[in-house]
Amino acid sequence: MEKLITADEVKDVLQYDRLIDVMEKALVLFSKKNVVQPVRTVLPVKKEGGFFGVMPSVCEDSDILGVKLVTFFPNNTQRYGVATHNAVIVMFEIKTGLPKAIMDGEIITTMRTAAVSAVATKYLAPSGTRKLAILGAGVQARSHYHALSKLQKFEEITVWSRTFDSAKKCADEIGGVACHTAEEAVKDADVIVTVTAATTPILELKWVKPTAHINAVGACQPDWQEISPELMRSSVLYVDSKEAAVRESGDVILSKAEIYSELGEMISGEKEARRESLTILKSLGMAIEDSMAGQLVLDLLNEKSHQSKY
Ligand SMILES: NC(=O)c1ccc[n+]([C@@H]2O[C@H](COP(=O)([O-])OP(=O)(O)OC[C@H]3O[C@@H](n4cnc5c(N)ncnc54)[C@H](O)[C@@H]3O)[C@@H](O)[C@H]2O)c1
Ligand SMILES: O=C(O)[C@@H]1CCCCN1
Repeated sequence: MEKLITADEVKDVLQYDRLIDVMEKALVLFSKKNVVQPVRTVLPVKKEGGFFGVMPSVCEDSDILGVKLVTFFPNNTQRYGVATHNAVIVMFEIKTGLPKAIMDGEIITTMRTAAVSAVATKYLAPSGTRKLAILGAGVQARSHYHALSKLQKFEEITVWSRTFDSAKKCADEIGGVACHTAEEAVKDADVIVTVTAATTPILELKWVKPTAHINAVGACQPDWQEISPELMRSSVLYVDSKEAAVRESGDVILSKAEIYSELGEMISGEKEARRESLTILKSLGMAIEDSMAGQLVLDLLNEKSHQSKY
């Protein structure tokens, strides 16, 4: 094994511009069936109310063989003052199967999730987009602000969370305004991001603009919801993986909403980008996103070591 890569090293080289392009490529490769990737295995860790996920993927066309091991312990921040999502990614040589790197996966999880939402937003946000609303004020709230700001400068940004104090802290950091209710935050928003650990709906159809684009990023269990069933059924629904959405997403399963398209099918033009309709990306996170982001980190570290030689 050649490399052990820390969170600081990942943070140092990974930037959104390159990552957004790589995520777009990963989504297309997945939907064109060039990726071998089972729906992730999720083991409950009952005492702490947590989960342990195993996410392997292979893409021979892109020389990718990797796996992410990820834990999601929703009470971590409140109980222990540490992040709720933690991960490592292991990358192997496609030619020999030899391990080539083990790297921190927390930063990659944080950034690749927001980068995928940025890809969806690039295609699905209504023309003349000016307002971004973020529901939730944790790690993903911040990463989504940074990734989406690569697409455009929003004239108005609002943040709502369970407590006003946490919304205010996040809003102050990103130059937004904290709101006391989710309804107030999403009023007239063109792009909405839901990044909470909620298990029941926090966003209602009657609050949202008829052309809004929503990146629905939380609620990764079959009995968890973040979006009201009416809103799910009234929107044009995009997902990262159809196979995973009908197995893992409570928002999809409980509402019985019809899936219109995978993001990869839309990017490659097989399905329309319905920019002027009410659209939702139900994002669950895919193993190939992690493996391709992991390979990008290796490429960037390689580029950096060459730069420092000359
Ligand atoms: N789709 C993906 O690829 C992907 C990847 C990573 C994380 N996620 C999901 O995104 C969500 C946010 O992740 P994070 O890393 O920012 O977590 P975090 O723990 O940093 O933040 C969670 C936020 O949700 C708020 N919250 C918790 N319970 C709530 C409730 N009942 N109602 C409203 N708000 C509530 C918390 O106050 C906090 O602001 C989680 O559901 C996580 O599993 C999805
Ligand atoms: O794709 C991911 O990495 C995360 C793991 C935790 C649950 C939500 N999705």
